[in-house]
Amino acid sequence: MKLVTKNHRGYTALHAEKLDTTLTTRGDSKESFYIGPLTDDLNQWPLEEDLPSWRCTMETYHQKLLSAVTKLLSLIALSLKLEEDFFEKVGALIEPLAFIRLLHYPGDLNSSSEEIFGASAHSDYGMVTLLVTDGVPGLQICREKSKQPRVWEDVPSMSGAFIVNIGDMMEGWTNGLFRSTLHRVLQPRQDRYSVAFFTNPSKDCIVECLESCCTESCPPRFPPIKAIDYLEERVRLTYGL
Ligand SMILES: O=C(O)CCC(=O)C(=O)O
Ligand SMILES: [Fe+2]
Repeated sequence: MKLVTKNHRGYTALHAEKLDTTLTTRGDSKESFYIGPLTDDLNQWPLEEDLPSWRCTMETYHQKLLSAVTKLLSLIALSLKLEEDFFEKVGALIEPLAFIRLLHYPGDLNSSSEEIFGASAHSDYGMVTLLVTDGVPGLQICREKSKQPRVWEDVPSMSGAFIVNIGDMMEGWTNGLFRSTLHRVLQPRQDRYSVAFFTNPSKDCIVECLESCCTESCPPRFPPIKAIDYLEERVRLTYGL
């Protein structure tokens, strides 16, 4: 496969990653294609003659979703009694590490005795994720991620709407007030397609507990971290590197 992933862009094969790093089973049963920030030259594109207008469609989608997320982040800032351009001021949006991920979960895989997921349990790494699916069921969330046993609920698909997931770095900023959503995708019985748009802060942005989200009796639960360091560590674990 020529467009195999490089710099976290391009094709990732079936079973290449395992989002729940505690599982001992083989990797998640999905394949995907990543398209990252449009501001560098790292994306991998199929030839225009093979997929006419595809690059332009994806670039437009990337721009539109980034602008929607920017608005969403200003609403989140206002809800935290911060200035609406807070996330711009802390540098999160200078060159946000925003990725489109086109996902395919094959529906015709032989199910073996081991439990295989389309996407095993995880939370997304960044600020927020916008997700659209083709309506084939499979996505589940767990509301109380620290409680055992875990209780999983199906997420209904709503046509014309995005599913919005809070990511770990937003949880870090807000000291858990905005909790990152633990979610997973069951292996579907028919092909399932979805498109995720992950937004991570710019690489050098420091994510640290907001003053308004901690007190003496409720100290910061997560240490300050540079966005790129957190991201690279999570990617390393997911791909078993
Ligand atoms: O395909 C889905 O519905 C969810 C995908 C997902 O959670 C992910 O790729 O992080
Ligand atoms: Fe996810």
